Amino acid sequence: MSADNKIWIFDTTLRDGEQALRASLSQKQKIQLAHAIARLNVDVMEVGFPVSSPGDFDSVQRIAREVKGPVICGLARAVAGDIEACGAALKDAERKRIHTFIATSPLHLEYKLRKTLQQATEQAVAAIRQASRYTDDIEFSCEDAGRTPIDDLCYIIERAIAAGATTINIPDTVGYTIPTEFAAIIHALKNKVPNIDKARLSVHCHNDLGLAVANSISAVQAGARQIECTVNGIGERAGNCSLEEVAMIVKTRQDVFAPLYTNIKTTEIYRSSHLVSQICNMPIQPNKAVVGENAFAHSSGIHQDGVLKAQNTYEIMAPEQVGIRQNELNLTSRSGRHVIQHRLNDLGYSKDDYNLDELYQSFLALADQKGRVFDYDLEALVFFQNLQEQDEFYRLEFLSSSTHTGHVASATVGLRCGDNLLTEAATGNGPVEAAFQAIQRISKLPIRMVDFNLSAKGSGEDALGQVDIIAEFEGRRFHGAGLATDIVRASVLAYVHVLNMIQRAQQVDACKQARQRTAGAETE
Ligand SMILES: CC(=O)SCCNC(=O)CCNC(=O)[C@H](O)C(C)(C)COP(=O)(O)OP(=O)(O)OC[C@H]1O[C@@H](n2cnc3c(N)ncnc32)[C@H](O)[C@@H]1OP(=O)(O)O
Ligand SMILES: CC(C)C(=O)C(=O)O
Repeated sequence: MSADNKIWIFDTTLRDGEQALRASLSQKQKIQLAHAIARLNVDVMEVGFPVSSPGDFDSVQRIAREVKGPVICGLARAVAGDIEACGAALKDAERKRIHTFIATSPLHLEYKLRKTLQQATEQAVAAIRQASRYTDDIEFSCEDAGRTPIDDLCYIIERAIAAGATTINIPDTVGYTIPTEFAAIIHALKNKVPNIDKARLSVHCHNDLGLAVANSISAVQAGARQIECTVNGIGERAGNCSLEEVAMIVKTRQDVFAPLYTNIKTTEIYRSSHLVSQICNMPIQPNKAVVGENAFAHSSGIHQDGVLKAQNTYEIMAPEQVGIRQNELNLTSRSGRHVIQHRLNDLGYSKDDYNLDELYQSFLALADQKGRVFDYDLEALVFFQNLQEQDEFYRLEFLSSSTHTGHVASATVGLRCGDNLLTEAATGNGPVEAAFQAIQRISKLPIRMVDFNLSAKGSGEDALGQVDIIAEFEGRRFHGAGLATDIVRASVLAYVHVLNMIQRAQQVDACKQARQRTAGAETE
């Protein structure tokens, strides 16, 4: 593949991405993320702004020493001290880049820098010359290029290249431009700057109007050959261009982009995305392209039927390409008969085990009631047909909990189990833990809590708390949900829901065993 056709991927998760966080990342977290980003096979990693704090200097220095593969880059203002710090922090990198920048838009020049374009240009040229003492890989950015007149951009870029810049980056710093405008800037620079071919043209787009990816892609079509981006698109304000989206656009639409390509190892996308989300404490929106929880989940019957017949009817990329094991076919009241039959087939049931039309009616009733229907619900429907949520074995009769600052919390729970009322009390670090301990004593089941998620439904003081828990019992996972104004009660309801699901699964198991015994007796 020709070098001219390669789109360089410049990851700035650890620099611009980190600017999104309320608290900056610890050195250990930065190093962990740096290794994950290197596994994506990015070409360049911008890993910090060394002059900004001793901690950031140390992180850049450690990453420069430890992380092999990509070019390691540090950011510096066009200021001598910044360049010196950057050069020192990157000293031990196998391959290093100094990225220096200065704002060029009239607004930034007048109010922020209080300089003329000529003065800013002289400062940039001096910074680039200074950087060349440390490396010959120097990137120069015209901050707020998206709002800079094209002739001003040409003026400073020509001089930056003459001073030794090998990459020229065009940032749409405030996410202001639209794709046609941004592509026109790249075209104009290629036509008007006489020495432009001596440098690689790069773009750095922000997402204030949701156009960061679209602008970056348009720029590539107009001749840019480096995209600056971050994992999950995190970054200052509304974030940056998302790495996983551009990588998958270029890969999926080779009919448009070939011979252009990126070197991203796309099968690492899901893992790195989830690591970034976890470490940065920034949940991924479920409908986020490529990596969101719903990106490969189909919930409606027509789509599910299509995907079962030919996956590409509703999937333009395969989940395995981005490191997701398989797609998901969620069972909801929008599902149809095909997916239910398919699911039951996977669970080991043959068509003779149930009447599809009857089962489908009871499935719809249940799905309307509870939203998502899980495998154990479906199996229970096969055996008990008219399964009602209110057929609860366990029912919460009463709950009282108390907590005092500095003391352990306590809770008393009463559960109605058939005709019996069972009561237990327990203590815990908080009222939820205390209540869960009490329920555990009642059920006597070795249940392991895998996930606990609390969200608010509605707003203001009367918002409802919804608790969703995933619990494991005898190697199977069960989902329980509880909704109440009081979050301790919502948690307890979710736990009781899990107990009822386990109870139902045990009934299904008993039915299955009885069926197997009968089948065995018939063949003897
Ligand atoms: C668009 C971007 O994302 S750029 C990167 C943004 N990231 C950051 O700002 C994080 C790291 N920043 C920092 O740690 C600090 O801001 C520092 C260490 C760089 C500077 O801190 P301070 O010296 O206290 O200055 P402060 O941040 O308040 O103001 C910025 C100064 O840099 C100047 N400046 C801003 N950009 C540049 C530039 N590219 N080149 C030269 N000077 C610049 C400003 O005009 C201002 O100078 P002034 O003090 O003469 O008015
Ligand atoms: C330093 C530059 C590239 C930047 O982050 C921006 O302009 O958004």
